[in-house]
Amino acid sequence: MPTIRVEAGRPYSVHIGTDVFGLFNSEYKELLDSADRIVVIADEKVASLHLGHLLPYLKSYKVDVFNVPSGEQAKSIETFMDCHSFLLAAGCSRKTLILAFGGGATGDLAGFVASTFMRGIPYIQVPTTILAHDSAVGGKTAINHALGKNMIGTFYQPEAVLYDIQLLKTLPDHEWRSGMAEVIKHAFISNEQWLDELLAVESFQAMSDPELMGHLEKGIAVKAAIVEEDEFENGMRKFLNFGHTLAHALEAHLGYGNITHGEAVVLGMAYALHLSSNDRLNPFLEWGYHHGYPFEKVVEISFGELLPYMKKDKKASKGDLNFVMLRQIAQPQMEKIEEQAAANSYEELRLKIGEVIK
Ligand SMILES: O=C(O)C(=O)C[C@@H](O)[C@H](O)[C@H](O)COP(=O)(O)O
Repeated sequence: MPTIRVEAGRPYSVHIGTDVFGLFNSEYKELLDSADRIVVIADEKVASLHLGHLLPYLKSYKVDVFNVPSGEQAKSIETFMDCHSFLLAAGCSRKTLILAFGGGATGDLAGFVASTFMRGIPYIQVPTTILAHDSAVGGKTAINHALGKNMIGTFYQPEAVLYDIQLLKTLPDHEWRSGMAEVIKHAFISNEQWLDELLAVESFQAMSDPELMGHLEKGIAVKAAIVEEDEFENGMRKFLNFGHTLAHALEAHLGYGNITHGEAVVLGMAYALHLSSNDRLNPFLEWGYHHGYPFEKVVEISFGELLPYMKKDKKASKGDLNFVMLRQIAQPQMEKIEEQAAANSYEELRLKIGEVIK
């Protein structure tokens, strides 16, 4: 079974495969045995589809399941408080272990709950989406604020990541699009040959298991290497934010959950490529149209509507606009862009997209 070690703070492993839950009863038995109870914080939709697959592996333990709203709706202060209320009412302690069972949003929320309950209890990420190959690794936890995405959160590494790719089979189209966005982001910032392979993928769902697993493994390896170098995002970890400045602004402006994170990231990467005068923009737009990414949002939404959010981005300082630029594939760099230049580039991209949509 492919396993990637992440040496960030306390080292942990990311296991990818089709029979990973068996590890609860072998490699992670000691951890589970040491817990007074296990609380599964689960995306309600994922719970109805896949809890039956997970729970048999936990049958010798005291397990509670707490369902949270599906997707980005889970990353609210209300749901965060509901989780804490549940843990307190159930009599959880510092010896309780949390399992985050769902996509990126569930993992971000459950990780944040784990990092704050009684000042921190252990948790395991059990991602169920392609997008979560990214979010489950690296220890970023968060909930959203109306004024900005992931504005309230911590860095708090999981004990392990158990990624069962069998669970990906039931994902709807928009989840494939969302997840493959973060996969191609990892390729953009690290490896031109891999990027070409991804740009040639005709259908995400038609990928074979080994092909999909290969891409996920590569993405996780890129992420793990960066997180190991810069766990707390003082430098190169910012490169993982390629495309995210615009993406987070779109998500906040449209209302969380009204565009998937990865779909917004594709629009954001197109913008960053345009800002960087990168000649991969055209093939990337073609790839994006082919797979159905919602580029029309860029035409519908003005730069002025997104600007206040971009100025509050976590990479910004003193109200400057800072973007991860990609003048050369695999050579990301942070740059401050003047507001007028950013606005002009956005308008040019809108025109370019508008012509193709016509
Ligand atoms: O792990 C990171 O670092 C990333 O930036 C990964 C991003 O793809 C991910 O969407 C992350 O949640 C964004 O975090 P944020 O700190 O920019 O809110």
